[in-house]
Parts: sequence; structure tokens; C-alpha cells
Amino acid sequence: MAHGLVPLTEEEIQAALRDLPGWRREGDEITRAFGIRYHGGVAMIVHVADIERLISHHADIDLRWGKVRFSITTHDAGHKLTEADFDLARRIDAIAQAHMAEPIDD
Ligand SMILES: C[C@H](O)[C@H](O)[C@H]1CNC2=NC(N)=NC(=O)C2=N1
Repeated sequence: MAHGLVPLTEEEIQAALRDLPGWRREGDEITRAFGIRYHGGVAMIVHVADIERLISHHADIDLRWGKVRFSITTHDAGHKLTEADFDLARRIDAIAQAHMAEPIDD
């Protein structure tokens, strides 16, 4: 099993979340929403999708009027959280910043 696909322990998950303010845990997923205008959200999603293709890891993406939500888990690890999920979350944060998406508590 590749390193990124090993389920993290509870302690590892808590430590990773402490380093990723804005992301919250929902069961075996991590999730974060950003405020962004609809068409800007589309552009941001395309950028995220390009990176996802490069790293072979994909978020579930929910685009609404004025906001976009990313939810991440590792399907190949039985829908558990792995380092690959936190790696993608960090990349999404960087892309969100580049698109001037607003951190929102939602
Ligand atoms: C073969 C390919 O790399 C895998 O199916 C990848 C694709 N993207 C993925 N994305 C996510 N989030 N979890 C996975 O297990 C996963 N597996």
C-alpha cells in the first residue's frame, strides 16, 4: 500500500487538522468551504482538477451560488483519512488563496 493510502491514526488525524485551520472533520472526511462568485468558483475548480489529475487524488466538490465546498477522503483506503487527503487539502488552500476565495465558516 502506498504511503499516502495508509489510514491515519486518530492522533495523526488530530495533529494534521491542527495544521490546517479552516478544515473540519466530518466522519471519515475532511471538508472546507470558500466564498467565491459562481464563475470564479468554476475557474478555481478547473485549477483544482488539474492538480488532482497530477497527484491522482480527487475531492468531492459542491459548487453553489457564492460558495464552493471540497470534501476529501481516500476511497482506495476504504473511505478512510490518509496523508493524501491532507496533502490535497493543503493544495486546495493554496489554490483558493490564488483565486482570492474567501475563507468561510460553513
Ligand atoms: C487509480 C487512481 O489513482 C485511484 O483510483 C485514485 C484516484 N483518485 C482518488 N481520489 C480519492 N479521493 N481517493 C482515492 O482513493 C482515489 N484513488
